[in-house]
Amino acid sequence: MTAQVKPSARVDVELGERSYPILIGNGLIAGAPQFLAETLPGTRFAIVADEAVRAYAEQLEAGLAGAGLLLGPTVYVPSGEASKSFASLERVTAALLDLGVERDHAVVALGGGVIGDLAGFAAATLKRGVRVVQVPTTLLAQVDSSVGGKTGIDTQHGKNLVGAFHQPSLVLIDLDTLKTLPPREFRAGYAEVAKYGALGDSVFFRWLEDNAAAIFELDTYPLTDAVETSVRMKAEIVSRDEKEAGDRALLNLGHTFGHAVEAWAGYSGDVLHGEAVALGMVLAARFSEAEGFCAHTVSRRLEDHLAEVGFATTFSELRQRLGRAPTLDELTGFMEQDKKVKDGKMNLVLLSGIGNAFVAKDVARDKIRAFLAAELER
Ligand SMILES: NC(=O)c1ccc[n+]([C@@H]2O[C@H](COP(=O)([O-])OP(=O)(O)OC[C@H]3O[C@@H](n4cnc5c(N)ncnc54)[C@H](O)[C@@H]3O)[C@@H](O)[C@H]2O)c1
Ligand SMILES: O=C(O)C(=O)C[C@@H](O)[C@H](O)[C@H](O)COP(=O)(O)O
Ligand SMILES: [Zn+2]
Repeated sequence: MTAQVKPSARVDVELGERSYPILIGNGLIAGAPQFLAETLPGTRFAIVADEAVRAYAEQLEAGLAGAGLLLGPTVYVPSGEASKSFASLERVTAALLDLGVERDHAVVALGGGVIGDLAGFAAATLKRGVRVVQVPTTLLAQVDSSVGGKTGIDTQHGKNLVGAFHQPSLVLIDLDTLKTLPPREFRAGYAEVAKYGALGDSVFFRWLEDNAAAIFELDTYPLTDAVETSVRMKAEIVSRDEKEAGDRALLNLGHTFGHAVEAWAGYSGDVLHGEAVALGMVLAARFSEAEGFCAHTVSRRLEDHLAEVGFATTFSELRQRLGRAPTLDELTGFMEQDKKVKDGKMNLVLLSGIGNAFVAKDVARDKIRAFLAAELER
């Protein structure tokens, strides 16, 4: 018998026959058997989980087993970005095949963005596609990676270079899981929350400036609100532009610079995705200012807010924290692999104001190099 649990909010991603609900609330893992059975009736589930969330995995496993919905023991994946690799994909795929996954079964991805991206990609390719349910347990995964269907792994050439669009059938956001998340990881997730304000909602950004301290304290009201507002914005953008033909690229604010920093750092945990995105957003804002697209007050405000919550916002701070920093050629080399490069032209998400991002097409490489050279000296 599973507990009756009610979500406090529901957001829908509208994609025709691939539409799905995102349920947000406290204690939702306890209600997972009910939500899964309602969303995918008659299906059985295989769990892929981060080793660090074993307690939640055991709870989920027991609930699904009790309801007769479990395929077999949880497939555990080592924590950290290094697991978004071909080797992990092979291991997870083999383990799912060992469990006897069939086309009509579904994979449950339980963990942060690493597990969501990896297990989501395994599901996308296994038997040419089985369904996936995302149960995100980091702030980053709750506000961003569990929604929208981008799945994939990293390669030596750069971030997320092998993957597929594979929308989940359900996203189950249990805010209680954030209680065990290390503070550094919580902050990394906050970068993507701030991103939504910066790219498309100045009122939300202002609210974040006023409420960040309470959000970091896991105060129920502002935390729930921050997650719900973020998810609503992402769901709305994805519903409009599932495969990034247009507006979805705005969700990449800070990522062209950020992914380059992350790839340079080598997926070792020295620079977390959110930390790289925070620095990347400041660089995008400062480049926007240098190019005359926005006033100094815009980049200053973004930098001040991200610095206030503890992010490194300059390469010199990165150098101080890590004892090393990328070279200009390393950064620009990784930037060439960005998926927004089209016909060899570099496209960047820039800001004309807080809450106003746009895609700048065919940005001259010499301008980017000159800007980054100065930033590396700053
Ligand atoms: N698909 C997308 O749209 C999308 C969007 C944003 C980011 N991403 C990807 O997401 C990844 C980053 O995700 P992340 O920040 O969640 O990192 P992550 O998955 O590595 O999780 C962060 C850390 O927290 C631990 N952890 C997870 N949940 C926990 C919990 N509840 N309690 C205690 N520890 C917990 C993990 O073991 C890990 O050490 C990157 O690979 C990034 O590229 C994808
Ligand atoms: O969902 C999206 O679209 C995003 O760009 C969200 C990003 O936060 C996320 O990091 C995404 O994985 C980046 O995708 P990529 O296509 O630049 O690899
Ligand atoms: Zn991101």
